[in-house]
Amino acid sequence: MSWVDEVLEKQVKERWPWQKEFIQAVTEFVNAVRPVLESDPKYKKHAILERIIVPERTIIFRVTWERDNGDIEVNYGYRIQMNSALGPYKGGLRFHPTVNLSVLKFLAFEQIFKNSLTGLPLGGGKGGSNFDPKGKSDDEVRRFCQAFMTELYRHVGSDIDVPAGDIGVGAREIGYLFGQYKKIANLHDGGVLTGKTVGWGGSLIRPEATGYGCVYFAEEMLKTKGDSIGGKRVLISGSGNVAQYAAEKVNQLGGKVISLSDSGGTVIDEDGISGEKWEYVMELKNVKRGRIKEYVEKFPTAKYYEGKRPWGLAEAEIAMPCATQNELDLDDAKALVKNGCMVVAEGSNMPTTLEATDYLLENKVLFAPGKASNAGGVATSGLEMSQNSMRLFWTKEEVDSKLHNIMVNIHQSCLDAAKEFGHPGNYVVGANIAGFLRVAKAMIDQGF
Ligand SMILES: NC(=O)C1=CN([C@@H]2O[C@H](COP(=O)(O)OP(=O)(O)OC[C@H]3O[C@@H](n4cnc5c(N)ncnc54)[C@H](O)[C@@H]3O)[C@@H](O)[C@H]2O)C=CC1
Ligand SMILES: O=C(O)CCC(=O)C(=O)O
Repeated sequence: MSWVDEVLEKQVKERWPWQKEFIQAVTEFVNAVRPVLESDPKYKKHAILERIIVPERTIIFRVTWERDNGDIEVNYGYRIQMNSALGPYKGGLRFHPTVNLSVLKFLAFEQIFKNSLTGLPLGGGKGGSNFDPKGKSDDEVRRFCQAFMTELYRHVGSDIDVPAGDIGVGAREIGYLFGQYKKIANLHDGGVLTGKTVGWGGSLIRPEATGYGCVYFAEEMLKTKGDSIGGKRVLISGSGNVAQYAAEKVNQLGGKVISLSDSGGTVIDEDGISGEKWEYVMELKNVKRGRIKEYVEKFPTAKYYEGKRPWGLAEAEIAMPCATQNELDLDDAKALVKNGCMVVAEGSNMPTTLEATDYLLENKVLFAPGKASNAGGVATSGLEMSQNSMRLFWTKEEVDSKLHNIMVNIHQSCLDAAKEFGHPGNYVVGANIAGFLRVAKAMIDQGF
């Protein structure tokens, strides 16, 4: 067994057998960067692989808060400070009942390489709680956020660790978290969180950035084949922040959005989800906080499929998973290929299983791993941090053009690295290697 496999087997799989998502993320990474690790003895000498898979710090804490009816609830809070070689820890907070150490470690691990790919000075981190915001009142969410920050505040700061949103954490939660930080730290540290509301430190285009960035990346992939998104049918999963703005950008570029979904099921609208239909989804999800199945009550020509994912429900040239991890498995990949899919661009983190990824690659689908194609969100968080430090604001056009440039550069870095290491056109290999090289160099430069 090579030393690389020994690390994967002994220090990841045998040590953390229950951490399935973390094992999956490290396995994808190790398989992609193996040629780099094995070709230069410095990586073994400096124990880069052994170090990069262990968080620099893991913080786990109790979050106690009160329901509207006076009941006391207890949740787990976490922050994984994974790697600070390139800058302060940076990555979102996820509030969802499925949150545990495995999920957050995989997300924090992905974040290291994603943040590296942006070219910005950002380390990798992730955090969150098993708190479920679904069905909670605004007051309950506020009390939870205040209780969460009452512990987290001692571990974050604009030059230490800068959380942002993820599943279940949007502008409302970031506002409550920021308010509590400011109060108990007695410090208006404008850059302690990103994803803030525009008007008190937030950046224009941050809400749009992950979805827009993912579509910009897909457009770059299509360009390599002399093609574009215009006129293409696009299946999108999810109906939250990333899905909403991926859908908007697809529409702006002349594509047709055929589906949106949530954990209850999928809506298929053969006429396309744009204009007033897209506006309806924005109101439904961001204001009413309703379920996607309500869409078909308003637009009865669309169909709702309870408990189904979008992938086998309609033909499409492009698929953009934008909901959660492992939401596209081997059967889904087969259905996509059968139905003529030529591009899969991941908006969510690790939505495609390892088997499904292999199948898509074998079938010559242009496949963009999330650490490259969804990096626009954290990149624009980086731009928000720059604006906060300079105490000024860039226009929408300025931020969007910087975001676009960053996505074009990430796309090119992936292509270059894939070609250099013998896998031309393989964005999984390219993204992992390009992301890894910058972090590994910083780790070696900084000693251990
Ligand atoms: N918000 C951001 O800037 C970034 C988010 N991401 C990733 O994008 C994905 C979506 O995040 P957001 O849109 O921010 O969250 P969100 O909370 O706004 O939306 C999440 C969406 O996923 C759906 N969903 C959640 N669990 C599901 C399940 N088990 N089955 C089916 N659908 C499910 C929800 O119903 C919702 O439509 C996540 O994987 C997140 O890590 C990645 C990069 C940046
Ligand atoms: O903007 C950020 O810092 C977080 C984005 C994020 O959580 C992600 O890239 O998965």
